Amino acid sequence: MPKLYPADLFSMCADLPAKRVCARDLRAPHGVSAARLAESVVAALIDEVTLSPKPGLVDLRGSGAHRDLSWSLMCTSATALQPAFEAMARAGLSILDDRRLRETIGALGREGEARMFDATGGINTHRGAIWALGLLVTAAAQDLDRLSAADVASRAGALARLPDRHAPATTGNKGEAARRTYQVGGACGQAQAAFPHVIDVALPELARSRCAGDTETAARLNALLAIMASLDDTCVLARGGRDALRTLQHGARDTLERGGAGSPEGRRALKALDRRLLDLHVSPGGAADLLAAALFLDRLAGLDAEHPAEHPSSEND
Ligand SMILES: CC(C)(COP(=O)(O)OP(=O)(O)OC[C@H]1O[C@@H](n2cnc3c(N)ncnc32)[C@H](O[C@H]2O[C@H](COP(=O)(O)OP(=O)(O)OP(=O)(O)O)[C@@H](O)[C@H]2O)[C@@H]1O)[C@@H](O)C(=O)NCCC(=O)NCCS
Ligand SMILES: Nc1ncnc2[nH]cnc12
Repeated sequence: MPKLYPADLFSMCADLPAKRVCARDLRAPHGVSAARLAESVVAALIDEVTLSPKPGLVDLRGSGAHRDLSWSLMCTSATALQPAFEAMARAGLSILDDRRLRETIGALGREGEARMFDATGGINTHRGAIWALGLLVTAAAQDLDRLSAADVASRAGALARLPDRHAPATTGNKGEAARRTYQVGGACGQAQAAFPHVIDVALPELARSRCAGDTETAARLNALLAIMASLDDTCVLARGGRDALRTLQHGARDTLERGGAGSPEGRRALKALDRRLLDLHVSPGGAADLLAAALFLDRLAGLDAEHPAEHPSSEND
């Protein structure tokens, strides 16, 4: 594929069926545009990296188990990805044929990765996030009348299961090698199963923790710990193998059992887990991406409530 530049991300969608674009634009009462969806994705990515203290991960305190990442680099990367997410949302609003949509967002996702590397000087900040949130923002745009987390994740899962004729047969990435070595589903499996760690794990824990009166920070940390407690995170497997993954999962479960981030004992366990991950030099980047996905879907529920559909059945496209 020829090299593309940001403006091309938009023009790739220029040949989309005009009727569909108009029909979606008529839904202005929603106030939910492609730009608004992409802004919500970027906000979720910034919320994720800013959340502190996260075990092993980049946060406001520092670089976690990374030498080349920082909070400001992650924010630069998230902001640079806004046009890519907006182009994916435009594609979701406009392309009726699901196979064509899958291939279009595949190209936009690969182009988004290239933009990420341009913005970060070649450092991998958000590859997994482009994948997960790219699918979710597209799926959200596909049906603005059904923006519940479960509906959006289900549409994203269906897209992830479709073939993309232009995807390289092999990525050569560490996650791919870890999937083969350890026989786990990784980022692809998570998406194809419609994001179970977001829908059945993170969002219920976020709601439970908020209801229990935890602060928003503690509720988000607990949602992250809940993901870590059972995810086969290929970032952890690639750097530290099965033993490191067991340490992470056990430590996250133990922290939640001790009351989670909202309790003094839980906070002590969280600190101990952070120290263990730093000693092992492992970083649960996959869990961080899925927390960002949960925070995006949580924001979407807010957008939906702010702008309820006024003419839900008047569309006939
Ligand atoms: C399908 C793709 C995701 C490609 O996947 P692939 O198999 O090639 O593997 P990776 O790219 O290595 O892994 C995918 C990233 O997904 C995150 N992740 C890991 N485990 C899971 C999981 N169980 N569930 C969900 N997500 C998971 C993770 O991303 C985060 O970590 C990255 C930092 O990783 P790290 O290893 O620390 O850093 P590196 O620099 O790579 O190594 P070090 O030297 O420092 O150790 C960071 O990016 C986080 O986001 C995994 O890295 C997908 O990319 C693809 O096919 N794309 C094509 C385009 C497309 O079709 N798009 C569709 C619409 S967007
Ligand atoms: N906060 C974070 N730290 C390290 N890797 C990440 N990948 C996505 N978010 C991350």
